[in-house]
Amino acid sequence: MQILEDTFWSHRQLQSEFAAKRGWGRFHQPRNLLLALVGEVGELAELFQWREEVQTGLPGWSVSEREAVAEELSDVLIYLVSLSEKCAVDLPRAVLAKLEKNRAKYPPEQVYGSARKYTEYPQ
Ligand SMILES: Nc1ccn([C@H]2C[C@H](O)[C@@H](COP(=O)(O)OP(=O)(O)OP(=O)(O)O)O2)c(=O)n1
Repeated sequence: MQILEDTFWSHRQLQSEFAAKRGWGRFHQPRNLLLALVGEVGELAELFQWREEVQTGLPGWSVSEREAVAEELSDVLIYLVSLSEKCAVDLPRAVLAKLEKNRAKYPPEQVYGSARKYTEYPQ
């Protein structure tokens, strides 16, 4: 999927430039990036905590709340992309391979309408 790869590599390039221009390369090590990623997931979770059930599309959320969700999702993605680079993982390729694996693990005719884990289906 060329578009996925192109988007990914452009994003990775922008993030590398951002860090290099600030002399932050030495901080962007796998462990730090993982901790930063988890921190941003926490900030995203904070936006959803103590609410009633949240429906698809976030009906009833204010503009600023929606902007906050977009920002935190972006932070998560930014750190995820950097982390994949520092772990020498080709993320677009890995994602496509994982999607293929998921398709094989969860055949539609077997699992349609059920959210059970693949280990719970009879072989
Ligand atoms: N050493 C750093 C610091 C920041 N960033 C980038 C990646 C994130 O997209 C964003 C994170 O910035 P902050 O640490 O200021 O966190 P927030 O943007 O979440 O701000 P706040 O904590 O005020 O919500 O900046 C980075 O790449 N490397």
